Amino acid sequence: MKIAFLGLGSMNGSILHGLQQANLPNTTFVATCHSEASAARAAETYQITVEASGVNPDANLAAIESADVVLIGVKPAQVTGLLSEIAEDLEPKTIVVSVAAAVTVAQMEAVLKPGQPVVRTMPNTPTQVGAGVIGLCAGTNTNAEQLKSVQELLDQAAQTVVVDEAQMDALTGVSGSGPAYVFHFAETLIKAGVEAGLDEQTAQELAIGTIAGAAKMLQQDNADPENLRVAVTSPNGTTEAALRQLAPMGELVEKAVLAARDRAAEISAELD
Ligand SMILES: NC(=O)c1ccc[n+]([C@@H]2O[C@H](COP(=O)([O-])OP(=O)(O)OC[C@H]3O[C@@H](n4cnc5c(N)ncnc54)[C@H](O)[C@@H]3O)[C@@H](O)[C@H]2O)c1
Ligand code: PRO
Repeated sequence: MKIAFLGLGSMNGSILHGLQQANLPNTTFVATCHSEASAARAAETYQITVEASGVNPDANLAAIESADVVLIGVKPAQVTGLLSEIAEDLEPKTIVVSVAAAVTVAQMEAVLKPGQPVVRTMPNTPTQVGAGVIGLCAGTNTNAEQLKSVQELLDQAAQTVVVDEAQMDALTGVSGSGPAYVFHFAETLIKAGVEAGLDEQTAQELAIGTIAGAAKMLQQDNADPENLRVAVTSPNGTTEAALRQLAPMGELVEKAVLAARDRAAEISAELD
């Protein structure tokens, strides 16, 4: 199997790393970046051939030759331009998989040859450490077997969830952008720990250990976030006092997810 990564930046790199860890038999990886410097950096990191499209204008065409899967990892505004560049040379069997936020199946199919199979995905950065979540949906020319083959491939790098395209922006608001919410919470917990009297290093150690431990408990079989919260909260105790202050958080998180979802829809409209 040949897998081409066009735009081997942070997200595509995380997926490549996951696939490399899986030691897939008979699998070849090739990739491109824009600048010579980023291609050299990526080649060093992943120990594969990475060509620079900014130096070699045929780099993307060479990478897609005979590829089974082409993963598009450029910024949303660059996706259709890149697809237009490769459209005529893609083989009919090649499945085009995009990781870009907000770029719709229709926008991709509009610049590809009729019938080209497309899969739209939304990964997240914990894929870098083997703990990612990837949402995916099929394009209109993608049959169940092709979708399954992409899902099975991505399963090697992350946990996958198939959704309807209509849910993709909501999924982006939860899991695509979600790691940033958790990192932001970690930053504020550390700051609050320092404010409460801890030194910075101790606050960081405690905050990160607590978030990692809580995440591990959430991943246990039959874990229920509400039950886990109740088990920490003694009547009239310290947690209850803290949670009273966090009451507005529910509404804020909902607002955040809806803002991310709506921004994705807005970006899609801007790209039309
Ligand atoms: N970073 C995230 O958390 C995240 C999560 C989910 C999805 N995404 C999506 O992933 C995509 C890439 O984001 P990123 O954060 O990895 O960005 P990035 O800047 O790290 O990577 C983009 C890569 O594309 C390359 N590139 C640009 N033009 C090119 C061209 N014409 N040919 C070949 N390579 C080219 C650049 O050299 C760079 O390596 C975006 O569409 C984004 O919406 C990102
Ligand atoms: N990062 C991209 C963004 O912020 C897409 C989800 C995560 O737009």
